[in-house]
Amino acid sequence: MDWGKTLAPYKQAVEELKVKLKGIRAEYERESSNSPIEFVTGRVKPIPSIIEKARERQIPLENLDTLQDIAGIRVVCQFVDDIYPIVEMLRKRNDFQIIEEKDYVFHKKDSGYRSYHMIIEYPVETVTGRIIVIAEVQIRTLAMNFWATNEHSLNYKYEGNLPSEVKLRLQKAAEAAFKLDEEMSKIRSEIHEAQRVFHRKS
Ligand SMILES: Nc1nc2c(ncn2[C@@H]2O[C@H](COP(=O)(O)OP(=O)(O)OP(=O)(O)O)[C@@H](O)[C@H]2O)c(=O)[nH]1
Ligand SMILES: Nc1ncnc2c1ncn2[C@@H]1O[C@H](COP(=O)(O)OP(=O)(O)OP(=O)(O)O)[C@@H](O)[C@H]1O
Repeated sequence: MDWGKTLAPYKQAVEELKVKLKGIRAEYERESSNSPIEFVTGRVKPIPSIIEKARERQIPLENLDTLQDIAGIRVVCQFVDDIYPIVEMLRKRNDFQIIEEKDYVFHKKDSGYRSYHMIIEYPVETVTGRIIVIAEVQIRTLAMNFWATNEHSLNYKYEGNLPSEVKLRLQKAAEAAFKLDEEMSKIRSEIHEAQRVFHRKS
């Protein structure tokens, strides 16, 4: 298997999407208005993780294009109220096609996980023509990201079999992250005002 060749279009898609979404943040900054986007990250799924997922789902390595998260983009925002405007903005774009949306913000997962997911078909131009790459866009708040990052590390450590005590603590932490998001939403306009003043001064 030539991983370099197989993953090249995914890498291209991740790089292009990162530039485009970071550009939106820069646009807000230039206008000195509050950006709904705090930061953007992206990654091509690590090869061992691709192999493991394909094995679990009994997907032959020739059919990797059925995995939806090989190309992954993450848009992190300050407030829950920023998530849906970002979703709306992405729906209006015509440089990709949205094929699925999953609202784990409104319907959190049993683990406590919250995020808004979009699965998109993104066209990548190559020397031999256009390739449609499937990519996953996760949109979440800083608090949701903090929780998910830590939960992901623990899942990795315990190989997916979290001890019940750890699971319980994570559920409590998810509840606390939810409350933090709620509290921050209540003082959102004050925080925005403070950030605008800070932006003007700097
Ligand atoms: N940390 C964390 N991340 C999650 C959790 N659930 C989903 N995710 C993230 O969201 C991605 C897609 O999850 P789902 O929307 O559930 O997709 P799926 O194909 O049904 O399930 P996966 O096998 O997890 O990809 C995962 O690959 C993770 O990056 C969770 O409970 N904890
Ligand atoms: N859409 C995404 N955008 C940016 N980073 C991501 C995205 N999805 C996962 N990551 C990050 O990529 C790294 C590798 O994650 P990996 O794909 O192995 O795990 P996972 O997303 O939980 O997948 P799986 O569904 O296979 O368990 C982790 O740090 C994870 O947080």
